[in-house]
Amino acid sequence: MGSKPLPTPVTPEGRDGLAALLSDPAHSVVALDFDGTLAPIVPDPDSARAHPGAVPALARLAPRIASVVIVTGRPAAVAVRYGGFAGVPGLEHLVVLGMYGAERWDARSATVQAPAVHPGVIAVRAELPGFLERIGAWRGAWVEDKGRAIAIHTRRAEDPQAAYKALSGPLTELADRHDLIVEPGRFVLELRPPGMDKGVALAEYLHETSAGPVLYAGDDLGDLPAFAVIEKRRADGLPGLLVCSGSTEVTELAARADLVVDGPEGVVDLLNALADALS
Ligand SMILES: O=P(O)(O)OC[C@H]1O[C@H](O[C@H]2O[C@H](CO)[C@@H](O)[C@H](O)[C@H]2O)[C@H](O)[C@@H](O)[C@@H]1O
Repeated sequence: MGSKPLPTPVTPEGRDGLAALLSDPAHSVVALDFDGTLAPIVPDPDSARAHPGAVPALARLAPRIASVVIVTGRPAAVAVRYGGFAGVPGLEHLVVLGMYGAERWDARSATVQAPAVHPGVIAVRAELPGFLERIGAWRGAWVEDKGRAIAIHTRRAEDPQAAYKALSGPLTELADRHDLIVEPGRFVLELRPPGMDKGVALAEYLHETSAGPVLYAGDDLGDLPAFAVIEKRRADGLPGLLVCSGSTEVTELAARADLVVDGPEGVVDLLNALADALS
């Protein structure tokens, strides 16, 4: 297919993880984040779409392994729509764990399972406009109402970093008052219910599918709990490979990854190289 060669992980654990995935694809799971990993980061969250090579690469790889799962902070239905994941030959068994695992979309049923909206989210929705007005730190910030959570973005603020810092304390106070937590991300602070994160979601999925080797790829702070799950599995003798979709905005993942690739383009290259190696 003319893909780029399979890169070599820089750590021994990563090399073992990759070797295990290649030698036991029937039990291997590939888990990926959406924004920043499969979809390039763009200023307007509503304009984010999967990299044009992402779905074809996933559709090549998925039939060669046990399963592919997307683990995202997006509402599951939004990730499916922006990703173009529905009705794709090869992705008939795809699962999308949305809202940090609170929602689940299954390609087989094409339906979303989700819990009731947390009352704190309803209260924050009502209070937020006046709250932002009062603290005066909102200019240029943009509110994304995600249904089961509310995200405040600063990427398009005049000074994104300063706006992020100015909003962090007050939004944490607001979240505390309504029994919510603040999920920090790339120029975004999200107020959402506690009790679920990408680590819990991934661990439950891997248990449910009796997964063997696992590759996890992510780019943002919300992916760190999923990284921790792979690290814990490795400590227990289960192979895994940690991939960072590299950016200059977040450095924490690169420091813990076995392999850093060049953003979504690099992730697509990696998926194609894996599909080639398993052909
Ligand atoms: O878990 P993910 O799939 O990585 O989703 C995390 C958040 O991604 C989105 O925000 C990020 O991407 C936007 C579009 O590229 C960008 O403008 C923003 O600065 C990023 O933080 C999304 O809007 C959030 O709802 C997700 O939780």
